[in-house]
Amino acid sequence: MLAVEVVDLVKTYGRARAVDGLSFEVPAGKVTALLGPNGAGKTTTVEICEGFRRADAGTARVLGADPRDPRLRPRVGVMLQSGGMYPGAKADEMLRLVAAHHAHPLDPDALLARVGLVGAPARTPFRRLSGGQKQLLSLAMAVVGRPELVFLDEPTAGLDVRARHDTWDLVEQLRSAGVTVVLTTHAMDEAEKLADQVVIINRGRVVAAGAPIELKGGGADGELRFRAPGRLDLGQLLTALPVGSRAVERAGGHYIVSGTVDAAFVAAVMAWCANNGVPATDVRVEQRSLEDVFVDLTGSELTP
Ligand SMILES: Nc1ncnc2c1ncn2[C@@H]1O[C@H](COP(=O)(O)OP(=O)(O)OP(=O)(O)O)[C@@H](O)[C@H]1O
Repeated sequence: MLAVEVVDLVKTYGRARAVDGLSFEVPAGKVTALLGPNGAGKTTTVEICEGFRRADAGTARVLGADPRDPRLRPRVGVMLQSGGMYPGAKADEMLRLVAAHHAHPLDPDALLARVGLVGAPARTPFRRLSGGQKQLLSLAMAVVGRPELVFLDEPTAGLDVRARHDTWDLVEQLRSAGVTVVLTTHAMDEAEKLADQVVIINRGRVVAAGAPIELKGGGADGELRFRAPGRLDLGQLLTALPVGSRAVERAGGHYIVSGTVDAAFVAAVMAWCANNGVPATDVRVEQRSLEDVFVDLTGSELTP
């Protein structure tokens, strides 16, 4: 079951192609992260899926319907990067107002407490809330109607550590309740922690998609590095390691052995060195991160 299906989407602003033939699928009941640097086209894509913008070409289907179909409104929750608020309304009034438009809303007070907007912030006019508090209120407004699908545009940008973790907890709870979540982020740890599926976007195109573990190369997600004098027989080393392992020598006697780097892998490399009289030094293990994947795919850093 697909909650969102985007095929060959194109959106041009003047001469710039913000979205340039972008396709991806969002499975129902899962958390999908659209990950990419500033200006990659994430917000534009999400706003087309939310029905706020029209694509120049390609299609987006949301819960089987056109994103502009008004019947989707009660079924889809939207957290915008900004806007959509009455500046003078208090946080709790805003949330109650949105809740009143839904048949079976969550309890607004309990939800405010869950996102940490209790006491004075709940009674503060929207325009006087801090940036982080505004975001937490937007998040609450996106989920108060018990939607089937939620779009969260950079839900944790600018939040402090506590609010960030509260937001992550809320996303986990949504997933447990069977809600489909699509979020945009340029935070690697966020995508890695929350997402069942990550869609990496760069310059308006999908450059890779899959579960974080798949993107990082399945099980082969680590490197063991060490230094040793002389030229080692790496072919012989590989015979001591699981099939699929790789080993390279870099200048200055640096060796990189990659594969499923678990305790047995490290033990096998060290045992081979000991048995062959190789005095390995500077031994360290590094896990391949989503950032490594991104740099490999695009040749540029994800963090601006
Ligand atoms: N209304 C607009 N008019 C002109 N250009 C726009 C408009 N909206 C977005 N763009 C441009 O389209 C490109 C993609 O923007 P978009 O906001 O979709 O990226 P993003 O991946 O969400 O970035 P960020 O992480 O910074 O929010 C950017 O170069 C942006 O400047």
